[in-house]
Amino acid sequence: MDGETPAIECRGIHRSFEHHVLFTDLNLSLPARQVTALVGASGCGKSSLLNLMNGLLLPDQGDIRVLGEPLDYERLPAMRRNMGYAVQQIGLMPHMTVERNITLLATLAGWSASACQTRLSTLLSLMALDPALTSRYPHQISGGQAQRVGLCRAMMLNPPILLLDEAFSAVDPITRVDVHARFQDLQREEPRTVVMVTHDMREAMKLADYLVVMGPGQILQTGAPGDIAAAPINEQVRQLMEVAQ
Ligand SMILES: Nc1ncnc2c1ncn2[C@@H]1O[C@H](COP(=O)(O)OP(=O)(O)OP(=O)(O)O)[C@@H](O)[C@H]1O
Repeated sequence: MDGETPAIECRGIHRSFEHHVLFTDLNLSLPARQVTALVGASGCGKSSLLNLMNGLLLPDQGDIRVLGEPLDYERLPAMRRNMGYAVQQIGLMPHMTVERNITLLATLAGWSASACQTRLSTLLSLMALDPALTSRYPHQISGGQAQRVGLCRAMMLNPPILLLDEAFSAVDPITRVDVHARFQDLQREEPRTVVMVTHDMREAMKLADYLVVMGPGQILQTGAPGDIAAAPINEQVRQLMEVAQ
């Protein structure tokens, strides 16, 4: 990483659950305006780490800094305006139309109707979603469409940071190729800090500028995907990288 302030920093993080210790002195710095992928075997702590970054999970010890500032747990809603979050489980409001789900935060933030509409159509096009879907309710669209609606919602306010937890997983393979390409175009046009958790090593290798390879409760290796593939530090990392070939 270059000398600029990391977008997200975790320092000396300890976190236990009732019956086990997950993180002991975890340290990590993520580059600004780049795509970071958190990868590793199931249960190693990828989602927990993402949830520590967005304040959904509190550390027992240690600090988390976002854009150079310590996470302020008293002001999480305000902080989340800087941090879009999209998860596999989607969590759309069932009694609101697709349009309302996507534009709600912008309306609450005082955006004009025309500004909402302009951003909405940009995002629908980005996510290859038919504008006719906007008047439907979440139960009237497919799982893959709902996941892309969740991504539109996370990006509505144009946040400098986007956290994605398996956010493309329900999108069918052909649409996924299209959505990945549009996502890469957007990243070139409006570079933002993206942290994505994915099980799909090919997706990670394709989209990520920076890879964080995790083992159970620990960071095994970080760096550019090509560098890690060329020089994995141990057998566990080598095997994981092999899956992406
Ligand atoms: N709220 C919780 N209470 C107790 N244990 C938890 C809780 N959340 C996570 N864990 C445990 O912490 C470990 C890490 O879970 P986490 O979901 O972060 O892993 P993951 O790498 O994202 O897994 P997956 O790839 O399967 O989604 C697991 O052993 C999980 O059971």
